[in-house]
Amino acid sequence: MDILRFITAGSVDNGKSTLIGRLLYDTKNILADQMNAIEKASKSRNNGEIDLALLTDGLRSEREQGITIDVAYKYFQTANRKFISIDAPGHLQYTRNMVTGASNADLAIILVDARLGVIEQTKRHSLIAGMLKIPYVIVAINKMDLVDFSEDTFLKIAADYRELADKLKIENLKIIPVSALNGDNIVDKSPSMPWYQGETLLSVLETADVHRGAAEQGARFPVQFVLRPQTSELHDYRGYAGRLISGKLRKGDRISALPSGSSSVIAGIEVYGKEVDEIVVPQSATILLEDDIDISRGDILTAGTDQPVPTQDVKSLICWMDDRKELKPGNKYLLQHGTSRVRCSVKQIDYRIDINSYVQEEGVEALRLNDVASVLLRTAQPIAFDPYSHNRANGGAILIDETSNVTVGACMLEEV
Ligand SMILES: Nc1nc2c(ncn2[C@@H]2O[C@H](COP(=O)(O)OP(=O)(O)OP(=O)(O)O)[C@@H](O)[C@H]2O)c(=O)[nH]1
Repeated sequence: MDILRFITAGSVDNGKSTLIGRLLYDTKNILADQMNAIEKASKSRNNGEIDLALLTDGLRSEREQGITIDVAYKYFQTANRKFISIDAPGHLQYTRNMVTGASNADLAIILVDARLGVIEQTKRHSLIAGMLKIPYVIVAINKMDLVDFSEDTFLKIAADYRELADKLKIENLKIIPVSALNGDNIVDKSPSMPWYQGETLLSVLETADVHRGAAEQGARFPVQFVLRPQTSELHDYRGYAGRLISGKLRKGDRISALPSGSSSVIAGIEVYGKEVDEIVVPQSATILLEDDIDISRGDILTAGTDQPVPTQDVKSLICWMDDRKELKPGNKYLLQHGTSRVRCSVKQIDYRIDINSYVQEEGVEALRLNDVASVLLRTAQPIAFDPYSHNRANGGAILIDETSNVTVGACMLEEV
């Protein structure tokens, strides 16, 4: 069954936890013992009314103690699809978690409080969703019960949002009026909003076509390990293990190994020890080649006509995620792209994007937490990437602080 990964984003208290709880509850994905625990906890805290946000609260308390995770995952399924929900906390300083969670999301649900409409945080999350090219965006206008299920309020917010979406070139967009608390338009159509003729949230989640194109792109296979058994009968065996991040590979295909550019032909493909003729994204496999060429971890096997040209000059949109240190020209980092890690230095900051107007500001000297900017990097070795706008999987990268080993930036690479 096909899997949809979606992220929920919105300001504090917009109702993300309640919305996910409602989805799980109405799709019967809550186990009986979980339900008992929630009922008990609700009784003591909420005058007996069931508080669906408690479903994700276990994860939240961990987060408040600052011990485990900053992005929480939940798994559920319906008859039509499996889902992985990625919860990014709404506080401003957590924008970076949205970036981390969203970089491989198929769809984003952006929550808007019907009483507040489009606010700065909505704009920030939408900018990131647009930048990360999340294929599909649902704007859930929540707490409709608190604005008397007013159609006018909905239309006004929807019009404001559409203006934003046009600027950000968000293409697949659905705007849905909901009440997460009561379950209106989440799984079932709302009897309180007969004026809304569109789909429910679950129906969009089940049918959104988000996988288009990934298999039609050029093949990209970052090498994770080189397998070279020491036994004498396998002494010629040399396999390259990894995961195909875009396109297809077939036995007999001519491939290039980048960044060196050496070329060979696929002699065999193994998946879990069995020979297969073809793999498609996102399968993991071991590739065998006809020629013994020099390939190591971090290299990428590519096929197809539109090949990346390895380069050391890299332009990138960066979302800066370090709350302690600024990004400045001259600073050095590690750039992790696929399975390769190379040193790089910051050449210059071209411009920063203003969150409210989306205007490009020039002459910026440093980036602070949550800044989004276009930056020029110079890497110590060439890397073979595709522009993020053509290939999300091979166009994304992260910046790592060498001394602390912390991820400090999310990068969307562009051609210089
Ligand atoms: N009236 C009404 N209240 C809602 C609705 N959805 C959520 N709430 C309430 O809003 C409050 C915040 O909801 P949460 O689900 O905890 O919000 P959140 O976005 O997950 O909050 P953070 O995780 O802290 O960012 C709770 O008191 C909910 O009961 C709704 O549709 N209608």
